[in-house]
Amino acid sequence: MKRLISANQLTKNYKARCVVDHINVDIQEGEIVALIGSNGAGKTTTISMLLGIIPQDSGTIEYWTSDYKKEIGTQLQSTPFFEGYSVEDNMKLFAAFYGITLTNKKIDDKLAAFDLLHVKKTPAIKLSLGQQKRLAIIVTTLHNPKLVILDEPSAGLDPRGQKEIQHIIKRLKESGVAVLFSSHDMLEVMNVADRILIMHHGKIIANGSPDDLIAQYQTQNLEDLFFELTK
Ligand SMILES: Nc1ncnc2c1ncn2[C@@H]1O[C@H](COP(=O)(O)OP(=O)(O)OP(=O)(O)O)[C@@H](O)[C@H]1O
Repeated sequence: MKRLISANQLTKNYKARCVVDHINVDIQEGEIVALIGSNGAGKTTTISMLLGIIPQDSGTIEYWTSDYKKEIGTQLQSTPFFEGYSVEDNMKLFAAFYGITLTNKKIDDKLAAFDLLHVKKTPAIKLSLGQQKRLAIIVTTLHNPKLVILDEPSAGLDPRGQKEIQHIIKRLKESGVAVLFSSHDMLEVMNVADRILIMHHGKIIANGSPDDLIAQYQTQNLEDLFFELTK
């Protein structure tokens, strides 16, 4: 398997406070990696550094491609849809950023696959939260990225909405896309992740498949493991 990202000893300080502390992160082609940790653990800061949105203070990040910003799909905690524009027009505008022209068929196919065809003409900002999250994943995958990074993609969703996001993440993997996502939902992580990274006070304190880590630490489930390691 090809390595897409390899971050080595990545560190970020805010004033005198170290919020990401010499972490190593690697993501392989086609795998689903969950980044979990309590509020303030450093997940979003880590994601922002991997995306080149904020610079690290020390450490290195290697990417599989020199043009990684164009080849990674991103959904941060909220996606700024264009106000007053329909779902369809938002898709066209986001596609234009990537230099892609969408055919009507491609738009309809994408929307149908994400159960959004019936809201094609609705202003994007009027969609329900679950619909907006699905649309956000559509717009971030229009350019067929090899890696998608999602910051808490199911936050605030009801159980059905959460299931839909899990299903979408699995579908991305089936189509060969690697996914790095952050989450607070252990069931969701258990359902979809091949590997988890547990962050605590800026450090990665566990890295492995959920089943292997549960066996290694002899806990009942992922939630118990998380509480055990982050107490
Ligand atoms: N721009 C900033 N200036 C100062 N401190 C910051 C800044 N951004 C983040 N922090 C601090 O860095 C720490 C890590 O924040 P981060 O958002 O990465 O955590 P997180 O794990 O994503 O949390 P959550 O689960 O709540 O989203 C927090 O203590 C936060 O207050």
